[in-house]
Amino acid sequence: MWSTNRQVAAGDVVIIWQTRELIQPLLITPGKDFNSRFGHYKHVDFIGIPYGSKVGSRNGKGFIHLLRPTPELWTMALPHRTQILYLADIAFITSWLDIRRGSRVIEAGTGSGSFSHSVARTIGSTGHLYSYEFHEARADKAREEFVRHGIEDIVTLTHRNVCKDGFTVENSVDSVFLDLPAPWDAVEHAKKALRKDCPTRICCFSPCIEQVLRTVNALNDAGFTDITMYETLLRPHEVQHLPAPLPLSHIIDKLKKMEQNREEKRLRQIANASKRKREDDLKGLEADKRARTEESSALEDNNDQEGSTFQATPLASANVGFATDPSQVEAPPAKVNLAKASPEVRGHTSYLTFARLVPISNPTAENIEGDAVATSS
Ligand SMILES: C[S@@+](CC[C@H](N)C(=O)[O-])C[C@H]1O[C@@H](n2cnc3c(N)ncnc32)[C@H](O)[C@@H]1O
Repeated sequence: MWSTNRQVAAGDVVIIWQTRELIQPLLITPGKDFNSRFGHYKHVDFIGIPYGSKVGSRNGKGFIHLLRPTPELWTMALPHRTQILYLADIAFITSWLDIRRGSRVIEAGTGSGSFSHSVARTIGSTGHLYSYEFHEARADKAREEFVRHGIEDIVTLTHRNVCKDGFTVENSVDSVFLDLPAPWDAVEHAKKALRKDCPTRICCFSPCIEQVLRTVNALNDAGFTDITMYETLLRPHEVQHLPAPLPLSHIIDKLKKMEQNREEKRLRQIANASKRKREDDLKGLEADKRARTEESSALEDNNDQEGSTFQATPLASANVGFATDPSQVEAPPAKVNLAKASPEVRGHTSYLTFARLVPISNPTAENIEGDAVATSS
């Protein structure tokens, strides 16, 4: 499937990544040019360059990346001829249908081949994908791409109307995927194509709930069980590089420090007030003393005055209980990566209706008439 070379070669299909929104495939053809708003390039310039490289334009207007195709990149880059399946749905369907290496799978219709490429990679050369498309030009284009991408031995593409004419295989596939406007018309045909020696699975992809209901009825009528519907929605997470939130020890330490500063300030104010008061008192006493000395006789003893001198209490050095030891506090990381979920949920493409077909062991006359409940294997 696709090139496995390490370097780009003539004839390779390369994915040209310009921006997240501008990704396109390019068939490397010497003699041709590639022009975009990110500059001017010649295909020959790409030959021999390792896949994954960033390449500058000839006219210095920008750069592009040359990527080796994968089914995921192909889904992002392919030319749309129809609506296509995207990665979230493809992954979910592949998982629920239990598609794996060696699986034999039916898909209808082929459309733009988005699902086909993923399935081809999953099942590998030991599996097989039977793909059906009733629009002839689309079928031809998809077939051409399957050959160019080297999956023509894994995928058989048939041009036909599966609702009318059914599938080309019987009792042989492990799973069926229907992406059609009227899947209910293909349910009986799908049942014929599924193998009967083990439980098998089906998925129908429909954009509206009325179509889901018709499909569910058809699946019930055909004897499918475990009918379940899912919708795949995307909730993007944006990763931001933000300052790390402080650990709790830092917050506690900061609060203690603030409390300590407040207390020290309060004590300083008290001490200053006391000092001012003491100075004022002393000044008053001095004045008193001088006055009395002047007024009274020289015999008067002033011992009493000295004994009543105000004794200020030194308060400034009072100890408050919040000691801070910086060595005990772990240093916070400067920045962390945080994922922020977008409140908007995007991605409704369709509803996925799944069901199982469980083989009937010991068929009875009742079973053959289609009324019996299938037994689990
Ligand atoms: C939405 S597209 C499929 C897209 C495809 N799953 C992908 O991922 O690219 C549906 C395709 O089914 C085809 N189609 C519709 N009715 C069909 C039928 N009865 N038999 C075969 N193909 C049919 C249409 O022509 C169209 O190309």
